[in-house]
Amino acid sequence: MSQWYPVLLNMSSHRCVVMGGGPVAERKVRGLLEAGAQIRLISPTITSQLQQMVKDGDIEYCAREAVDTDLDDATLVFIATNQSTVNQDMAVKARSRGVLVNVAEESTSGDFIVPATLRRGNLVMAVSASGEGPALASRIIGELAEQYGPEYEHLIDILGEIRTIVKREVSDANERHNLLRAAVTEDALREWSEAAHLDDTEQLLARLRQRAYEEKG
Ligand SMILES: C[C@@]1(CC(=O)O)C2=NC(=C\c3[nH]c(c(CCC(=O)O)c3CC(=O)O)Cc3[nH]c(c(CC(=O)O)c3CCC(=O)O)/C=C3\N/C(=C\2)[C@@H](CCC(=O)O)[C@]3(C)CC(=O)O)/[C@H]1CCC(=O)O
Ligand SMILES: NC(=O)c1ccc[n+]([C@@H]2O[C@H](COP(=O)([O-])OP(=O)(O)OC[C@H]3O[C@@H](n4cnc5c(N)ncnc54)[C@H](O)[C@@H]3O)[C@@H](O)[C@H]2O)c1
Repeated sequence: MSQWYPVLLNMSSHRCVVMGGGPVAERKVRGLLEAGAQIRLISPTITSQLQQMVKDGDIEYCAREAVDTDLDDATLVFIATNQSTVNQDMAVKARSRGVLVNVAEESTSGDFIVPATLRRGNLVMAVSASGEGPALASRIIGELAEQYGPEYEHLIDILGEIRTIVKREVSDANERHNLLRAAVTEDALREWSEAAHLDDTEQLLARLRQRAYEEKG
C-alpha cells in the first residue's frame, strides 16, 4: 500500500518557497509556474534557465543560503539543495511549523512528493511511483503524451461546455449521469472535435441520448 494521497491543489494565490537553484529546483519551479503559483527562490547560485525566469519577472529570487524565516509565509516549501544537512534541517523546521514540505533528496523526509505530470489544458495527468521509481513515472507520462495529444486541450474545453449544458438542461440525475458518460467515449470525442452542437442544445441532447441508448444496447 502507498501512503501517498493524490490531490490537485489550487495554487493560484499561494506562495511557494523553493530552496536550491539546480536542475531539480528548476523542475519544481516550472511545474509551479504552470499552476500560477507565486514563487520565491532561495539559493546562492541558480541555473541559467532560472536566471531567465527571474529576469522575466516570473519568480522572486533571494541570492543567498536559506534561513529559517524563509519558511514563514509559505504554503508549500520545496527543498532541493545539494547540502544534505540543510535539506534535513529545513525539512524538520518546516514540519514543526506545519508548513507542508517536499524534500527532493529523500521522499520520506517530507510531507508530499511531486508526480510526473502531463498537462493538456485542463486535462491534468499525474503519475507517481511513490518515490520508488521516478524514471518509471516519467516513462509512463511519456506514453500518455503519445496517447493523449495536444488536441485534448481543446477537447476538454468542449467537454466542459457540454457538461454545463447537460447540467442545466437535464434534471434527472440518472439521465445526466448516462449522458455525461456517453459524451466522453473515444467515438463521441471524435464527433465533438468536428461538431459539438454547442449552439444547438436540442441537437446536442439528441446526439447524447442516441449515444447513451446505443451504449446500453
Ligand atoms: C516525477 C519527477 C517530478 C519532478 O521532479 O518534478 C520526480 N523525479 C523526476 C525525475 C527523476 N528523478 C530522478 C531520476 C533519475 C533516475 C532515478 O534515480 O530513479 C529521474 C528520471 C529522469 O530524470 O528522467 C532521481 C531522483 N529522484 C528522487 C531521488 C531521491 C530519492 O531516491 O528519494 C532521486 C535520486 C537522486 C540521486 O541519484 O541521488 C526523488 C523524487 N523524485 C520525485 C519526482 C519524487 C518521487 C516521484 C514519484 O515516484 O512519484 C521524489 C521522491 C521527491 C520529489 O522530488 O518530489 C521527475 C520526472 C519528471 C518528468 O520527466 O516528467
Ligand atoms: N527529486 C528529484 O527528482 C531528484 C533528482 C536528482 C537529484 N535529487 C536530489 O536533489 C538535490 C539537488 O539536485 P540538483 O541536481 O538540482 O543539485 P545541484 O548541485 O545542481 O544544485 C544544488 C543547488 O543548491 C544550492 N544550495 C546549496 N546550499 C544551499 C543553501 N544552504 N540554501 C539554499 N540553496 C543552496 C546551490 O547553490 C545549487 O543551486 C541533489 O542533491 C539530490 O539529492 C533529486
